[in-house]
Amino acid sequence: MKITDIKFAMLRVPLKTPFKTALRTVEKVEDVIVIVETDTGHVGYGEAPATAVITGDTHGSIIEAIKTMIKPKLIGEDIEDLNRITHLIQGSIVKNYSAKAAVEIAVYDLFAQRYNTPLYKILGGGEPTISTDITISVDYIDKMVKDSIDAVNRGFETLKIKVGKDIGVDIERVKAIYAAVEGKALLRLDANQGWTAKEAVYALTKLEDAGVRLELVEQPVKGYDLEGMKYITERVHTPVMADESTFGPKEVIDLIKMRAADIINIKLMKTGGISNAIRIADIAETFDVQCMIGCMLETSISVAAAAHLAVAKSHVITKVDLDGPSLCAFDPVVGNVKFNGAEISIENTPGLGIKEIKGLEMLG
Ligand SMILES: C[C@H](N)C(=O)N[C@H](CCC(=O)O)C(=O)O
Ligand SMILES: [Mg+2]
Repeated sequence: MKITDIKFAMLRVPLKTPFKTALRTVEKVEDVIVIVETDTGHVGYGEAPATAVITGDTHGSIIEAIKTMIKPKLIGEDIEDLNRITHLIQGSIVKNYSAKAAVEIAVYDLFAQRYNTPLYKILGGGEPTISTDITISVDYIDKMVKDSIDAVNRGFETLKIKVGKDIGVDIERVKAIYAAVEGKALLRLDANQGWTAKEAVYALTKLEDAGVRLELVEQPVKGYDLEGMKYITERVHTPVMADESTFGPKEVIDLIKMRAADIINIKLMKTGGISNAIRIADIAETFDVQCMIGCMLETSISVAAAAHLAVAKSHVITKVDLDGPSLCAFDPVVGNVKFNGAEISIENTPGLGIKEIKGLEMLG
């Protein structure tokens, strides 16, 4: 099964409600879809969002990196040579992680199709059902409380509360949500780099002293501020998770050695795809550190790949933030991963099992 072409399309899906974080407000998913064709007629699909504020990637940079740097290296390569291909992808250009991720996802899809088995089985197998949290966008306190209660009523047992704005209001946001859903849902916070280290310690201590129990706090300070992450990790009881502070395996090793966080958020769009995500999970397991699998604003192509990985690595990927498809107004993809509220389940068809993507706009 040899790679003959790589084509591009756009997939646009409105969100149910605007997605608001400390970094940005977004109203629709607009992702680049990568279609890898082979001489046997098998097709692999990948996806990349343009999360410029986190990864630096734009639609233009994703397409250009694949077209000019990755694709020329892959044409004619045999899908059976998976490790060689992922090495070629990773070595084709520095950074550009979302572009690399999209191509790797399509290649892994094809590799699993080649062996006629679902991707998670090729990655090591596991119980093909996992449970995701849902994001509560940062907003007025009453709106966040209402959104949290609605999410609990829809069956979500873990809420990822976006904070990272005004510290005083953030404390009130979390207290109000906790009071509304206590005993019904676990709360994790994501400040998306919005606090300073001192603010984070102040806010988390206030919340801890008020009896608010949090599962974790994600990326309280700027991604580059590892000293700040360490400062917080040493001073609060709430476990600290690194998101924007860690992209690839080397950063994860550095962060773990520094003891700058307790948990790592693995996202395919930060790692450059599945091969490095596996490395990070293995590194974390070696150091006895737990991981979350996360996503950007992505549909059920790349989030499906992340779900397959989460199933296969569930002994170390113990937390799941794969709510991209649940945030979308509809699911345009018919594949083997089903997103049903909090439950994500995988059917027994080859690869990512993608049969149809509604509304694909092919690019020339
Ligand atoms: C969608 C997911 N639950 C999430 O919150 N991801 C964000 C980044 C998403 C974005 O801005 O596109 C995160 O974990 O920081
Ligand atoms: Mg985050």
